[in-house]
Amino acid sequence: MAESYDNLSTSVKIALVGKYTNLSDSYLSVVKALLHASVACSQKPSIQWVSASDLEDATAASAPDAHTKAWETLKGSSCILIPGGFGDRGISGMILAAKYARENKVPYLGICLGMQISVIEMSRHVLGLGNADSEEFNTDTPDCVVMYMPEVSKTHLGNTMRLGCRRTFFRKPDCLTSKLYGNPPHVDERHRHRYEVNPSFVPMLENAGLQFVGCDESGNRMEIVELQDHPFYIGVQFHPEFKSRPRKPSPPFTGLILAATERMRTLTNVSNGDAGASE
Ligand SMILES: NC(=O)CC[C@H](N)C(=O)O
Repeated sequence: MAESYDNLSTSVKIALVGKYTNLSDSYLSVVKALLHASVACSQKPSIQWVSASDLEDATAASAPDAHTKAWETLKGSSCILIPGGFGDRGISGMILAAKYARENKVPYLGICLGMQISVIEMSRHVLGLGNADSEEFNTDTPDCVVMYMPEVSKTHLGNTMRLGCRRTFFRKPDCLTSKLYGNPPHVDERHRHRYEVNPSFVPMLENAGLQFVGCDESGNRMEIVELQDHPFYIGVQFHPEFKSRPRKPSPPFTGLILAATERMRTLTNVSNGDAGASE
């Protein structure tokens, strides 16, 4: 593994948009999963840390240099990843990053909180529900698109988190995520969250192009989203990074890196082509 890593000559820029960007340890499993997937795609991962709050409009006024730098870093990356997280700091910045990925067709992977961010972003900017939010950040919102759906654990006494390995069934068997996993009827991945997509908003969001392609056995908990008419835009409620291994990269991560590499190639070809045409 170390040998093949040293032989890699190209790198892929991945914008990691989070709250704890000074603490790469917080995202250790995500960083490792990006390494496994990148090496499998013959790339070195070049992680671009973006502090979500630096993307926010308020930062443009209070710290303009940090705001400019954060947007330059985001725009200069070949893909965007929003990992898991808790609490409301940086949420507006994450929503802006997800909007940027959606509108500019930049490959996007949202993990746990990152999937919830996609749902809030689409609800606000495509469905026009300006106050759409997660109950975690706003308990009074009329458009509670991500709701408290605790699970009383039998194994973790007194815990209300949905924890551990859970089964997700593909609702749309021909979806991209199912293909990435090798077309199984279901996948088992690890969970760590309390909130989930509010099922009553699913039909509206699906009409707007956000497909809920995976759910739990009850059909109430939405576990995977995919945006239509986008080269790669996936959100997962579980944490695929925990099952990634050096020679067995996690399928959603591999998909992200493949899509980012493809984007890099297309952008390079386009700019070479333009240069040739103007000569
Ligand atoms: N691990 C996570 O990203 C958790 C997301 C969110 N805070 C929840 O509890 O549902």
